[in-house]
Amino acid sequence: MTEPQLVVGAAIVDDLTSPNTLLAARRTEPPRLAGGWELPGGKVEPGEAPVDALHREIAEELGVKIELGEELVGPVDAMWPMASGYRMRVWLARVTDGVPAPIEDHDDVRVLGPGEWLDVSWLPADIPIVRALLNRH
Ligand SMILES: Nc1nc2c([nH]c(=O)n2[C@H]2C[C@H](O)[C@@H](COP(=O)(O)OP(=O)(O)OP(=O)(O)O)O2)c(=O)[nH]1
Repeated sequence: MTEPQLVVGAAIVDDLTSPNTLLAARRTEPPRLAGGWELPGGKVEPGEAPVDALHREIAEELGVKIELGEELVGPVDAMWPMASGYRMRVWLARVTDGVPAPIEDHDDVRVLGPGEWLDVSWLPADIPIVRALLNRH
């Protein structure tokens, strides 16, 4: 049996220890996911370390550099289950250089303020992740 494909995502916040804001990005593809909001990120390539993949994806998708904080450990083998057999690992992250913009794979980004973190139409798999982020502190 093949291993589930690993996806990495960044929960981009304003402060790694006491976050007030969370960045959400709206997907453009594929059609079945377009319009859904997600944590930016993507698939880990063969031989690539997950955190390297996350830095690469965030640079490609949003044009920014990030530093990583804690990993948000998920409920299935420490990962977050998603549709199509994917599993996602998620890290808190903070922008260290640049201003996030929807360069690739997204057509909008929103910085959700306090009380707004559940206000966008997250992809179904992301809702428990956002709830876990809200319950961290
Ligand atoms: N990046 C990301 N993908 C998510 C999230 N939630 C969720 O269900 N997914 C799904 C959507 C996709 O089926 C899969 C990730 O694929 P992707 O399309 O982002 O990966 P990628 O950028 O490497 O894309 P590609 O090269 O294969 O086109 O995981 C999320 O929060 N972030």
